[in-house]
Parts: sequence; structure tokens; C-alpha cells
Amino acid sequence: MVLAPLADYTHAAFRTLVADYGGVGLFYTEMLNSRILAFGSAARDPYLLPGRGDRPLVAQVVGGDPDVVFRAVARLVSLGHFSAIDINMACTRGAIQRFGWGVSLMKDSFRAREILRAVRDAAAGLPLTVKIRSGWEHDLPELLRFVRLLEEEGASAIVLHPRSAREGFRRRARWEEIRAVVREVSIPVIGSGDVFSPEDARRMFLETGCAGVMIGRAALLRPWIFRDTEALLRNELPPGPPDPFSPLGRLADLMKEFLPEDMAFKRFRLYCFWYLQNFPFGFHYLKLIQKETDLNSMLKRLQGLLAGERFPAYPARPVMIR
Ligand SMILES: Cc1cc2nc3c(=O)[nH]c(=O)nc-3n(C[C@H](O)[C@H](O)[C@H](O)COP(=O)(O)O)c2cc1C
Repeated sequence: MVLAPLADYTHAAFRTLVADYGGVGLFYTEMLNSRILAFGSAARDPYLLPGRGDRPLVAQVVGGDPDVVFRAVARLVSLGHFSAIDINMACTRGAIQRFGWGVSLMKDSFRAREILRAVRDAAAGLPLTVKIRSGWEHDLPELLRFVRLLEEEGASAIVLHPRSAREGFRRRARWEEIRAVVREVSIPVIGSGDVFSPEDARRMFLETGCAGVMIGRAALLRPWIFRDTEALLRNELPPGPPDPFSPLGRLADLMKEFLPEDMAFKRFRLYCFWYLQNFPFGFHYLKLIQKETDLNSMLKRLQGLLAGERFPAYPARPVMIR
């Protein structure tokens, strides 16, 4: 079970929270901008901190210039706490695509190859994973050609979120493409997309033959979904969900520990957008707490609002994404 890279969310504090609940075999950082990494000061960067218990930890890099990516990866390796490097060829955000980074690399095999070589050269023997989408469009022969290229260039594993670049988060993730990639390459394939319950995770393993199941949005709603999935896979009963306020209280404490104060507040407020979607009146609660101007008053408000709440049964599917 793999915690997905989630920009703005999978920082050291959140990964530590998830690790405390258990059930995760591999953690990803949020995507790290190669330009900032290459030319910034890695030592004090809160984005690069390891959490507690969040190992093995993969650092995900996004970029499109092989020289810059080389420098960025060399810096990451020098920190000593990353177990592997991932290159993001999946992100569809406008600015990332305009730079020719993220999923744009799937349209440019030559550049993709150059980036992979740069990462491999800088990674000093650390494994290299690549996170991709289905491609620009759903074109299976083209996807299979691309994953063969990744394998040829020394990727140790592939993570596939089987939606096209155009789809963003619309339509369903096409798990059948995960199965096709599993059959095409001999390296491990990790599936990502639309796993909203432990049962979904088990179904993804069974239907696709993937080596790992990655969870993103549902882990924001229920950071303990990995523990519940582990229990299901062992035919055991999962422990019940925590009291609705306690994960937020714990996360706030971890954010105060790992992140600078203003970043902690901003990130906590962003996180509430997801977590509160567990509850029928979540968006109303979100509106109410937006008025608070510091973390402690926000927490106090949340404690009152969530006192009478309970978690509905899985699936933990957000109704809105940003
Ligand atoms: C808020 C958010 C941030 C994301 N950030 C990243 C990222 O930094 N790098 C990346 O490769 N994918 C990113 N993704 C994609 C997820 O890793 C994952 O592949 C996708 O959400 C599908 O999985 P899910 O259905 O379990 O959420 C992000 C997704 C969301 C919703």
C-alpha cells in the first residue's frame, strides 16, 4: 500500500500521521520543483524534511531540464533520507504543462529519456520510479510503447494513474490499462486512481495484478484507510474509526512541530477542505471555520462542530476536488 504524492498535503506532518495509523509500505513526498531544489537551500527546506515512521520515503521531482533535474536529484540524494527518486510525468496543472514538465513529458519521448538519464546519473544507485498517466489521450499502444521506454531506461517501478491528460479527474480511472501495463513490463507497477475503500484496494490488486495500490484522495479523507485495508487483506476486522476530531488535533500538533507557523496554518486550512467532506454538512463547517485567523481558534471551533459527528461507512469519496 502506497501513500500518493499530493501537492500541498503529503508533507512530513501528514505522512507522520498516516504512518502512525499504519498499513503503508511506501510513502511519497509531494512533488518537489526541480528549479527550487537545484538552486535553493535544501538543508532548511520544510518540503524536504523526513517525518517519523514514513519510510521508505520516495522524493518526487518535477522538471523538464535535464541539467536542472540532475542538480535537484543530487541534492535530494545528499540529504540521505530518501530511499528512491520519482520523476513526475503525470501532473496536468496548467503551469507545470506550460513549462513542458509533468504529463507533457509523455508527449516528448526524447526529452523523457534525457530526464530519466539525468535522474539515474544523479541518483547514485537509488531506485528510480516514474509516475505517469495514460497519456495525452487513451491510446493503449502508445502507452505500452512509453512504459517499455521507461523500463529500458532503468526505471525500477512505474506508477500509473490511468486517466488521460485531458481528463484531469473526470470520468473513471481505467484500471484495465493498469492490467495491460502489468503484462507489458517486468518491473513492478503501482496502480493509482479511484480507490475509495479497502474493498476497492483489494479489487485493484485482484483485477490488475499490480504490485502496489496507491491511495490519494481517500487518504486525505481517512488517513487510516491503509490500516483498514491491511486488516481486510488479512481477513481481520479493522479497528473502528477514530473520534472525528482527534486526527485533526493530532495533525495540527504535527504541523506545529514540522512546519513554519504560517505554512502550518495555511496547510491546515487547505486540509480541512478534504477532511470535512467526510461529513454531510462538511462544506458548511468549512465556511464557518474560514473566519478563524489562527490555528488554535480554528481547532477549538472544529472540536465543537465535530463533537456530535460520526464517520459514514466507506467509500470515502470526495464530492469536490480543488
Ligand atoms: C490535491 C492533489 C494533489 C496531487 N498532487 C500530486 C503530486 O504532487 N504529484 C503527483 O504525481 N500526483 C499528484 N496528484 C495525483 C495523485 O497522486 C493520484 O495519482 C490521483 O489523485 C489519483 O488517485 P486517487 O483517486 O487515489 O486520488 C494529486 C492529486 C490531488 C487530488
